[in-house]
Amino acid sequence: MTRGFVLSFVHTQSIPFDFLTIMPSHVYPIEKIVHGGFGLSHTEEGQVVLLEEAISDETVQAKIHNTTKNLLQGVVTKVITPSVHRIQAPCPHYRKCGGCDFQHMEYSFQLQAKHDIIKDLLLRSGHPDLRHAAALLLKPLASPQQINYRQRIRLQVDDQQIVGFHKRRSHNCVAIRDCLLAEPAINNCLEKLHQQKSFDKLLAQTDAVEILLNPNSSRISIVIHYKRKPRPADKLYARDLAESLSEVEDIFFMGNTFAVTGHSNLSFTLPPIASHTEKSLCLSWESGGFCQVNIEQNSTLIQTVLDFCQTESEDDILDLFCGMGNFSIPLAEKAGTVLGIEGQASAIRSAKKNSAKAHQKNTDFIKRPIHDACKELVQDSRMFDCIVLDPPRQGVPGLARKLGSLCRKRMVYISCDPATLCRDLAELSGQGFILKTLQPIDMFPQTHHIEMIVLLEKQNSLPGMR
Ligand SMILES: C[S@@+](CC[C@H](N)C(=O)[O-])C[C@H]1O[C@@H](n2cnc3c(N)ncnc32)[C@H](O)[C@@H]1O
Repeated sequence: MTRGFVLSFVHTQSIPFDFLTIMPSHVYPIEKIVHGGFGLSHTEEGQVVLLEEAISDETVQAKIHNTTKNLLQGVVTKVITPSVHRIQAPCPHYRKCGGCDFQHMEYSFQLQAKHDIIKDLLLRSGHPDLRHAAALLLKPLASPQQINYRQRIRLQVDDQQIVGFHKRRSHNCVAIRDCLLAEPAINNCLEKLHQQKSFDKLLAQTDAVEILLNPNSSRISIVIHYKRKPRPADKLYARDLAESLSEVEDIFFMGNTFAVTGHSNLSFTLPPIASHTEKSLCLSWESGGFCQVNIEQNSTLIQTVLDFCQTESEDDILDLFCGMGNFSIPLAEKAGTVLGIEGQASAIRSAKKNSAKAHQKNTDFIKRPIHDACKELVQDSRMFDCIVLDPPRQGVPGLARKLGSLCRKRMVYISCDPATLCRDLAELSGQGFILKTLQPIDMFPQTHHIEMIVLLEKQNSLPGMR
């Protein structure tokens, strides 16, 4: 399809009469879906066009909301030639709400799109080892649940005291009482919260409300992110809420200007992983701490990480960004030793408890910023057979050299941002790591977000040689 103009009728209310009858609208042929979930097109002048809600091979019209010299950004307003993979988005908040930007694609195509986005990043990286790795990219592992999979949601409260998710490119919220991605018990609780006067009373000082479902007890914890330290009256409203809603276990306040007012422990049970242990493991964490949101798919994540680690009974393992021990505890069932490092105190508390509950004697958990910890481990000439690395979105810029010194056999890198992952993989390949397998795993259906598990093997001869 050539690029050009078509004629389309427009709404009469908002357009001056001279423009009324017919107005030219640009048609964008979508070449592919790229990082961030955008449909890519080009103008005749060669500018890049990134469009929300577009699918590869479609032709669309769009509203452009941001223009720079080389880039136009916008959103589809009309699909001229729809993709066969386009479906009616299931959520009534689609388009208004800033989340769930892949809802208009059938699920199998969402997985294909995620695969293609990563492949595109690898091929365009300009790094020979990453281009080579595009051939090693596996198909994404589908999530068992495609909706209602989130064990927690965090709703924002805007200046108008609307409770919901941010609208696209806005700090205002679209009101949400039923989120497509949340577990049904969370949506039930949210609906009931809105019926409580005490909830209204708290909203004026509230920035955000987190609703967490405890997978093992099926009870709910609520964390209220408060603008100021809660006063006795605020605590009374919270207590009233907790007493009115039978499913609510606890309500806490959290804020930038004061310490958390309490916490509850949430937990899930990980079924036995045959290659590592015959026993189920119970993993707990504190409300306010990190846990993967898609608990069912987390089991597949853990299984894949364990498979990639290829642990032997004498192996020393370093788990960086270990959280509450999501990987450390199952790994310690088979490894010689596991050292977990993490920056959040509550996560380290939980990891220690989880290990003790599993009667493990071969673990150690340290609260420390990762870059500082790695520097100290290198100074102490420590080495590990396997390193597990699960950083936040920013990845680990500047850490490759230290990781090269610390690693003896292999590294398993779990990433939630394929762009920072590619940057880090390029650095790691200069430190003697060879890319072996790249496994996408879908932790976030209906969104463009991608989780990747990458196996790298350490070549102990000349760094950078394949
Ligand atoms: C993506 S989570 C992974 C947690 C864990 N591996 C899991 O699967 O549950 C990243 C973790 O890194 C921790 N973190 C973030 N930045 C850090 C830093 N600079 N130093 C140490 N820990 C950090 C966060 O507290 C969080 O627990």
